[in-house]
Amino acid sequence: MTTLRIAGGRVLHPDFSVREGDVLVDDESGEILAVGDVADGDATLDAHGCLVMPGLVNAHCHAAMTLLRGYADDKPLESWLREDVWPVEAELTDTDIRAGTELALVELVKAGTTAFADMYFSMPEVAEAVAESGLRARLGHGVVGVGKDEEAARADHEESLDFAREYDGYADGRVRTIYTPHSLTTVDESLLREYVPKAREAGVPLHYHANETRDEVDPIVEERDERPLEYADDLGMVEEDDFVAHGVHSDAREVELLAERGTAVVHCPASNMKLASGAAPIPSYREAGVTVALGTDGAASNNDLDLFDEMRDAAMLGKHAAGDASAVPAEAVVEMATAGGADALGLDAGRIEAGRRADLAVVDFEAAHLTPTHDAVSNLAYATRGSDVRHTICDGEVVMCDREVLTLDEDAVRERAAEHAADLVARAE
Ligand SMILES: CSC[C@H]1O[C@@H](n2cnc3c(O)ncnc32)[C@H](O)[C@@H]1O
Ligand SMILES: [Zn+2]
Repeated sequence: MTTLRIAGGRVLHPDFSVREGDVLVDDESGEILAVGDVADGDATLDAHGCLVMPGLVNAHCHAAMTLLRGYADDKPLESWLREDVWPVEAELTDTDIRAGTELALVELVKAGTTAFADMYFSMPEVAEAVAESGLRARLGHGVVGVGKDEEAARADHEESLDFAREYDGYADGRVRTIYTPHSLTTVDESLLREYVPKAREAGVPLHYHANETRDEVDPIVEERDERPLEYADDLGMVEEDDFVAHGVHSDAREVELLAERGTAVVHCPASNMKLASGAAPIPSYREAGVTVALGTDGAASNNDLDLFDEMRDAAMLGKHAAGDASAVPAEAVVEMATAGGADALGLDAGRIEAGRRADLAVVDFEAAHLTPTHDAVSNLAYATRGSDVRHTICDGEVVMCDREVLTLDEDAVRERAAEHAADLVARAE
């Protein structure tokens, strides 16, 4: 066993108290060994002036959409997808997706994110990029039925399940998988009835977009006379370990259903504001006991992958929507970005305590915009930026040290992504 001591900082504990102390990590097993007054390590990572916090969890992303950052803005979801995003995505190649995913991974590491959930295409490429980066992920091949005949739609489901079965546990267990139908309106009911049980047999959780916009909810209610998540429940899609993205337009019955089933919701406040989708009822979810995580969604609807931004957005939007400054407080959004995300993705992480995975972010608090520190949790929720993260550690491995990404070549990744983005857009014209 070799150990790493993260020394000289203050530690954010699971009860949100902040105390001076070190964190001792086994960098072979990737486990936290001790917190507080710990033994010397074989190596030391300096954390003076810093706050050591759980690595952030981005629970809903389309990583390779970094290539489409700024490509199409200022439209609502439906026309944005149909007029801009899906036509250009039809031109994507495996190497484009690899380049865009690597760019996302650099961005995630640099902002202290240690785990993310991704729904996209060319997922073996995404899995390899994740393996290389040292991060942790829940990955799923996204299934969309729009514009496909039955044979092609069926092949899409098969690809999603094949990927999920083959890659679960990849990269020393850092990659886990999910079965990812895109949404309840873009995937055919009869194929969901056929393939959801197969995902259950394979023991793979489900992740899909749900109740994101009124335009998506209203036709389901009109056609079926039931709420979208009741329809999903009828299809067996609301189970423990599943997690849905957005949940903006859920009513009280749906909130209760998610709480009963133990299905988590991933709140994506920036995407919901940018596409003008609405404000998710976060206080209702939390009061009902639903696990709430945070996600950026893709970089094309955000337009970055900085979960510190997302925490701030979640708090601000929550207060604004409720007309109540005490709604969605600082502690709630820090919990969503750490323990909530880890729970949604089924990871033994998100809390700094012995025995948990050593997924950590070390945030430099010696900055003008973080001075003074009356309340470290307040600073994290309202004032910290991704660029304040000094070190990122995942599974006990230091993946960024003093802002240098150690697992990926940042400059090369940026150059390659910019080239792929330009070629992609030229092909789509
Ligand atoms: C089938 S892979 C994922 C698919 O989802 C698209 N997408 C990106 N952002 C959103 C969003 O906010 N709601 C619904 N779908 C979204 C992405 O472009 C891919 O086509
Ligand atoms: Zn999405």
